[in-house]
Amino acid sequence: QWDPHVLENRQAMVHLFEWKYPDVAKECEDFLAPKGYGGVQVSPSSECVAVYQGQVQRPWWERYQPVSYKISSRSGDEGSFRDMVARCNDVGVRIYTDVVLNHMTGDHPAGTPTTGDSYFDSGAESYPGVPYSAFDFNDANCHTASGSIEDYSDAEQVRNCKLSGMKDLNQGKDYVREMIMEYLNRLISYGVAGFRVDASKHMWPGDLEAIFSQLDDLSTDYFPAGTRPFVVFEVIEGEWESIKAIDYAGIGRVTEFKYGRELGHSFRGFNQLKWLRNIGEDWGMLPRHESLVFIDNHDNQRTESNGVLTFRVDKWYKMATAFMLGFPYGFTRVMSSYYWDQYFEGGRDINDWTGPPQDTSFDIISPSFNPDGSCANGWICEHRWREIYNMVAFRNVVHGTDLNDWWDNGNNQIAFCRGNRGFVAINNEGADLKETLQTCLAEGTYCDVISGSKTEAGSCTGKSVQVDSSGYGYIEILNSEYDGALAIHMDSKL
Ligand SMILES: O=C(NCCCOc1c(-c2ccc(O)c(O)c2)oc2cc(O)cc(O)c2c1=O)[C@@H]1CCCN1C(=O)/C=C/c1ccc(O)c(O)c1
Ligand SMILES: [Ca+2]
Repeated sequence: QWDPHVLENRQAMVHLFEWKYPDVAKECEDFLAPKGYGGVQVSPSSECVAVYQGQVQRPWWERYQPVSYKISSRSGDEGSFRDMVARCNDVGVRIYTDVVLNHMTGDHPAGTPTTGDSYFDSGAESYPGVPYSAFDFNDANCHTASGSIEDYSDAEQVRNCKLSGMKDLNQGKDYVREMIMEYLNRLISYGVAGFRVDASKHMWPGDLEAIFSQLDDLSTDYFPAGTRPFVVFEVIEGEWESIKAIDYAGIGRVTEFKYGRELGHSFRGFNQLKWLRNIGEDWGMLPRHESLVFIDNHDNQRTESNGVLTFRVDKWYKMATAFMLGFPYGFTRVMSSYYWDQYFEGGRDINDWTGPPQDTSFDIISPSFNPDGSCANGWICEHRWREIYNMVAFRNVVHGTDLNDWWDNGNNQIAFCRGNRGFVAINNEGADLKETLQTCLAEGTYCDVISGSKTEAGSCTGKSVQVDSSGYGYIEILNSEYDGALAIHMDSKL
């Protein structure tokens, strides 16, 4: 369950946060397959509350308050979900769906609308759309005064009490396990390759193990018989919290939040880039074959936007992404966001709830595409930035090699090879990088895939690097340049 089941030459996934299923299907065919992306994480497919609370109209986090396991959300219904999975699989792009298993909704007034018109009564913990009743929740197992989590250092209450007031399911109960497995097996029957399990920290590893080990094998329409679902457990590790990501690594991959946080820390200048040489297990992170890494995610790009890097600091963001996609640690996930206006009050962005671009009837607006391939209509589409998709191709080309020939200037200029197949240099010095370095590549002329691309006609739209017979090349990244990285590889050779 650690294997993402991507095709051999596709080594990165993209989180198309809040995209509609028909748009995902089209993106698989038009862009993701041609550019070598291996899979897509889609937002929770299950029916959820439709939140209208004063200023807060249809916040992104409503999709993390399920009311049933019907596939009925603003991204689309069951039919469009199945069509998306088929079309993406047909072009070799896997679908991993986000699933919310820890809880149902928070407290909402009777009659609160839902995305599939199912009725629910949060006060009575009644969700007839599943059905779940009060017996299926953890109230008896939670011993805090409020019934919600109050102390995150207490592993017991982090699992058994309500997260932010949301009704906490008891995954230790057979009936609850049956309902969850029915939902996940239904998704498997449609051809998904696996799941991103939301709020895993709030569920017992033993319960998750019981559920995920009993799921069906993946559909033989797209996978060999006996293929186990890929699973990523979201575990947000806190400094002072007792629950650790490693607690879940024996069941599947786990999100390694330290990675993106450390890269943000380094590229913002609080730690010299030279130390990144051994980032990963040596820094106390998960074993590389059990970890999922990313620069930012849908939550921390809002709540930690002064720590992790986001699309708002695009030069650093692209440099850090080039590092992540070039460096041999973890399975890599590229975030693809939409824009929202931040408005800070008391050190907090009070607009951090803002949902996806929507029309006057609260339907999600599809992304539109500019002639240069970038997105419009309020979508950022980091996955369509040349520096990022070209590094996805880089990761595919160097797959199977390790890190070698690390160089640094003792500070914030670094470079490294991947076997004899790829070379990356990054300059975060605040001064020019002008060095003749070992690129580990065969003699020849290579297109830099950061400042440009290699054209079909066999020319470089950006910089090119001349590699001599001993593998050395003159590497230049001026401080004033638009991009702070340079990368060449076997497939960018003229
Ligand atoms: O202030 C908030 N929440 C209180 C702070 C607790 O944050 C939440 C965490 C959370 C945060 C930090 C932790 O260390 C942790 O163990 C859990 O996980 C969630 C997971 C969900 O499926 C749904 C949620 O509403 C939450 C949530 O509220 C705002 C308003 C409601 C949603 N929300 C949010 O901030 C929503 C956050 C959210 C939603 C979905 C996610 O997948 C996620 O990672 C975070
Ligand atoms: Ca729980």
